[in-house]
Amino acid sequence: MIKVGIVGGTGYTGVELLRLLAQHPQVQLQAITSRKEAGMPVADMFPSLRGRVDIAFSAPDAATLGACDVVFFATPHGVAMEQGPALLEAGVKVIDLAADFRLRDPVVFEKWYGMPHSALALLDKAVYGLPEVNRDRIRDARLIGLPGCYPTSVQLGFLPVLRDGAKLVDGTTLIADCKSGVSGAGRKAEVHTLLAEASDNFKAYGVKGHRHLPEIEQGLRAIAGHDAINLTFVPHLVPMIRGIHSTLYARILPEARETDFQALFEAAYANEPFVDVMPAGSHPETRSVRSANTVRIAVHRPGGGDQLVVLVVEDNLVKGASGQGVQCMNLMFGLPESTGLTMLPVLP
Ligand SMILES: NC(=O)C1=CN([C@@H]2O[C@H](COP(=O)(O)OP(=O)(O)OC[C@H]3O[C@@H](n4cnc5c(N)ncnc54)[C@H](OP(=O)(O)O)[C@@H]3O)[C@@H](O)[C@H]2O)C=CC1
Ligand SMILES: CC(=O)N[C@@H](CCC(=O)OP(=O)(O)O)C(=O)O
Repeated sequence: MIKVGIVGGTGYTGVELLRLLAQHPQVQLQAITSRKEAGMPVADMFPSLRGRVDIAFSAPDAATLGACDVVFFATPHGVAMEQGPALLEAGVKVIDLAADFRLRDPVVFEKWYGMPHSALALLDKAVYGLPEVNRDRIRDARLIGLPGCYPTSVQLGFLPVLRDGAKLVDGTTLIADCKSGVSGAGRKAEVHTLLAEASDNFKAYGVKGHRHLPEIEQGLRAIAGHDAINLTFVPHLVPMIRGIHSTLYARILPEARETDFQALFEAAYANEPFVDVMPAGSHPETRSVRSANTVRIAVHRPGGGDQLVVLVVEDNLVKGASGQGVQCMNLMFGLPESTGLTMLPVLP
């Protein structure tokens, strides 16, 4: 059994990790931390876990966490880079759900996250936890920086048309028009996620600049193998709880007009357990992936013209965070990639 610790068990990604790991056949939950709730049985806070998780929250303690095989950080940005290095030295593998190990350049990290990076020596060793791009490196990794929720959907949607320098679309005029449910903002109390603010309402935010923009551009440049990538990224908050819908736009290059994009996407993801390319003309719904680790993609070319439109749906808490973390853990421990992740979406 893999001994697992979770730092930050009371947030939405923390409890989603608990839901997934409590059902994982190869996992033993060893430590679940909360400084505020230390001593409280986990199932008292989350009755959904009664009878399945029988330990209490504990304060983050180096000795307890150091006895785990892997520790997930479901904490705000900046925590894993402080507490992760000692665990790595103790031989523990670390998977960070926050942004500490996503960006390669510490100057870019400081600009967008407002704090200097305190574990510079680890930046080269960290692997970006997107299995569809980095599967082999994840298998050998000891430190994973998991992608953000929007970046997972946008990178998987553009991957087939950009991979390995493909000359299919203009990479300098890409657009990602993305909508997220409010659980993406986390469990902490904030005015903009109050029921009376977020329900029956719809708005864009972060148009001037969102911290996921540099992460997505870094990822798309790595996928393309060149730097001629520019993205306009506009996130929106929609009145639902879980789910991201990303509508992606790319201009098809004149020399690629004859390309069968449906066939291209189907081939790119034919062997991917968690990416479903839907039949031509589909309109994927967020509820078709709710609580599952699946991303569904539909490829459109309105009027048969030069505009490619790719629709991507994802559950921000599963493939956008905790499920992707478990997928990486499976790879890191030599398990079949889908172990503990075969659940179907929940309807309605
Ligand atoms: N929500 C989403 O859809 C996604 C979130 N993420 C990222 O996942 C991370 C977790 O987000 P979310 O689940 O929303 O929860 P929160 O950001 O609300 O995290 C709260 C958890 O972290 C613990 N914590 C806070 N500060 C510290 C600290 N200094 N040391 C130890 N523990 C600490 C808290 O417990 P306590 O204070 O009691 O110790 C609590 O359990 C964030 O970085 C977020 O950006 C990534 C992808 C998607
Ligand atoms: C709806 C909403 O507020 N979403 C969050 C993104 C959630 C996410 O992926 O978080 P991290 O990159 O912080 O890990 C936001 O836009 O800030």
